[in-house]
Amino acid sequence: MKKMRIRGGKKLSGEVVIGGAKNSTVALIPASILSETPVTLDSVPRISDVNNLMDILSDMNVTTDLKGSVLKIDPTHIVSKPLPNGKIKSLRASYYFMGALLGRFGRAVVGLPGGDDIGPRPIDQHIKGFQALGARVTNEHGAMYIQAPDEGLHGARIFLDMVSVGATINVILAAVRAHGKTTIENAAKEPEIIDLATFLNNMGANIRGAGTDVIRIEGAEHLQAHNVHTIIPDRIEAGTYLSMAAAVGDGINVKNIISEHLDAFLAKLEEMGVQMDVKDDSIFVYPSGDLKMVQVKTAPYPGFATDLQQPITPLMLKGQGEGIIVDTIYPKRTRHIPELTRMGADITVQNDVIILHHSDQLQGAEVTAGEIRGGACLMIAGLMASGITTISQVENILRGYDRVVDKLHGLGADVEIIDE
Ligand SMILES: CC(=O)N[C@H]1[C@@H](OP(=O)(O)OP(=O)(O)OC[C@H]2O[C@@H](n3ccc(=O)[nH]c3=O)[C@H](O)[C@@H]2O)O[C@H](CO)[C@@H](O)[C@@H]1O
Ligand SMILES: C=C(OP(=O)(O)O)C(=O)O
Repeated sequence: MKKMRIRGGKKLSGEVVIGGAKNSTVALIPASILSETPVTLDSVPRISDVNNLMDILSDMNVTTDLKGSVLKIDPTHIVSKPLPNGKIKSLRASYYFMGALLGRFGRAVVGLPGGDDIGPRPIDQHIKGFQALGARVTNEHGAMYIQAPDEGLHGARIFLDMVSVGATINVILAAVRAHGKTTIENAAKEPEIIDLATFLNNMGANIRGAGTDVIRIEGAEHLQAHNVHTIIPDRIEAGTYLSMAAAVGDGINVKNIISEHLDAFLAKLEEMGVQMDVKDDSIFVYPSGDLKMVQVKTAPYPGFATDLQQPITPLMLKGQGEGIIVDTIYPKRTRHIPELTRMGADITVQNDVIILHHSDQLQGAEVTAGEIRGGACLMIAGLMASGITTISQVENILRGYDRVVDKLHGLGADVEIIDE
């Protein structure tokens, strides 16, 4: 286990370049096994989720080669194998192998996924989708056994009971090779879903409506990648650095951003009084003056992302007055709050509502990153605080933040990773 040690209280400046989106990448890598030809992804973030997915691919005789930010995946000699345990448990998105293996081989055995401890994360909608396509699904000893009928999957109309990124993507992965037409209603609209659809369509799939709440898929016989796919910028990583820039920045330029993907988040920063220059693909954040407290309520895209409620929390502590945060997606996603209290923040959770008051004189402390975005929150708080902050379980940050220590050094932060 490793820790991150931060000597806080320094002003940061300079520029930071955002990497490819984790939540696209972790779908695109499993999706690549649907291709009959080698796949090349560019702008791949250097995160441990990617390494774990590469290990899973290697178990299926799929070779990978990651150099810089280019990942080559060769699935031409793939073998269908059960994946009940092992690295599957190390990340959430391993559940995309359910849809991808089902699409490719008509069967999948995949262990129930791991990932962040942010409250209950059922996969009933994924299962409902597979069943609608004709698959038989059973849960045996913590692994999902999914089997298409002898004649293969067939298209279906699927209405998701709630907006789910994972279920939308998993159904797409299975339906692109099904016979006939599938319609997903109440689909998630996240940019990462459009990115996946673009990747698959370039391989010969026929997916229409990605980015709206009705997605129509016409099954295709063959999928073959011929182009390099460049992954979209990570809007959550971008939001994290924007929040950091507003909290401890002395002028920071955040580059490789699609600002439209951050509309709800940027509106909140503006409401707080953060001064920014929003350009085509970068945002410059000026040093903050007096900030106002705000209220945040998370919602599916294009609403305020649940993955950004923790990164904005330390910045909100700089606002005057009382603020609240309500996470409607994961109401129990509050493990970072006791850690912030340890650092001197005036913040509590009452009935799943986070209530915070102006308290920006934080002190360094020993804290734990219970999950990725909670970790990002503590990282920003540590940079704001006086003295030393040590964040344990930093693996939770490293699994999803591209080259984070290098990027922080580039901004002048005093931070290092140490062995526990
Ligand atoms: C790898 C990835 O892309 N992870 C993201 C993805 O997670 P993930 O895809 O797991 O999240 P979902 O969009 O599926 O979850 C949304 C809500 O629906 C519920 N639900 C979901 C599926 C299901 O079958 N049944 C059910 O009840 C969940 O408990 C949650 O309350 O979207 C989340 C919500 O934006 C983000 O926080 C995660 O960063
Ligand atoms: C919850 C997250 O990730 P995952 O779904 O991979 O656990 C996240 O990225 O904030």
